[in-house]
Amino acid sequence: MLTSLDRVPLGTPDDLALAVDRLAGVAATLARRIQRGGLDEALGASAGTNSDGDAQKALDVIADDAFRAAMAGAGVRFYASEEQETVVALDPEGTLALAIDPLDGSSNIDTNVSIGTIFGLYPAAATPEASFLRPGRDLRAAGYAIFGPQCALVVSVGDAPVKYVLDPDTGRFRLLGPLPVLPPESSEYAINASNYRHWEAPIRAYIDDRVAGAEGPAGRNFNMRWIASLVAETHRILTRGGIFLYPGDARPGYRAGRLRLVYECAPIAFLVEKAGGRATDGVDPVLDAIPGQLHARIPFVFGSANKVARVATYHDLPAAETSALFGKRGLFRSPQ
Ligand SMILES: O=P(O)(O)OC[C@H]1O[C@](O)(COP(=O)(O)O)[C@@H](O)[C@@H]1O
Ligand SMILES: [Mg+2]
Ligand SMILES: [Mg+2]
Repeated sequence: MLTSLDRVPLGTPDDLALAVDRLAGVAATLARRIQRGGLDEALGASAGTNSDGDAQKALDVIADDAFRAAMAGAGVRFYASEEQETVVALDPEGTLALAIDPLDGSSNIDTNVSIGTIFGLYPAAATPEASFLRPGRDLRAAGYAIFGPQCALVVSVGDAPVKYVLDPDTGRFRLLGPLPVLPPESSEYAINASNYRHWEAPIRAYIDDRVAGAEGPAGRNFNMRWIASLVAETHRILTRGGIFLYPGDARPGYRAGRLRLVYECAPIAFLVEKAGGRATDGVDPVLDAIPGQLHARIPFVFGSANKVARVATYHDLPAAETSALFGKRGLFRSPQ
């Protein structure tokens, strides 16, 4: 019986329905706690560092504890969290392996900007390694909760992602229906441009051409967004199109970018592909990447299909074309 969702998409297998309903229950509880942020507790207070060396906030730890506790008895055999060094074994009979970023966008907790939770559900294999160190194409379901002006839940159990909104009066999520198909084109891009000097030539050239707008090879103007919450950027892109880039760069520790393959990129890539978009590491599909370890990172480019494909073409350009010394209007750079 569902307790936190009003219904699940037709044909959803029972084990997925139970797990997603439990995840939704925790999201509803967190949403209430976040709405009271600052009244009872300091959710953005520093809480040390996780095993990967990332600074943890109080809410990172609260969310991780809540999801781990709730997934016991929900058919989940293995729990792999951004906040845990190793995989936690839960129900030995469970059919699912849950990968989760319990709280995404933690730098925004105190600024009252949207934050979220990202999750992916794999079929459980015999070992944690076999359950998680595999391509994202093996996912049976993925989704995110976004704690914004509304609390929404977006989930795909293999079909087009559907959107729920939390009804604050009942404390349950109501299914609103499938998200629109992601438009293949868009004029909006999202990247942390303060890292420009650290990027490799193809990403610099791509962004140079967006910034040049109507005076550059694209021949038209673009708009830029950067929220610093992957969930919020994803929700905007799934709602109206656009492209997101977190490439690898030359800073120490950022060779493969910042975002984690297992907890962040694979689930988002799954949703984006199911919505008709594309998700790559700049060139190759993220869903084909096999993580070398649980906390592996990967450069991440996703969104409107044609835009993501265009980024890949910049990686094929001759070096002279992407060099900073080359003239603004390139010979080979593609229009649009
Ligand atoms: O501060 P930066 O380098 O722009 O990075 C922002 C990115 O980092 C993240 O906050 C990482 O996620 P966590 O908050 O779960 O560590 C993403 O949500 C966001 O896209
Ligand atoms: Mg995150
Ligand atoms: Mg996180």
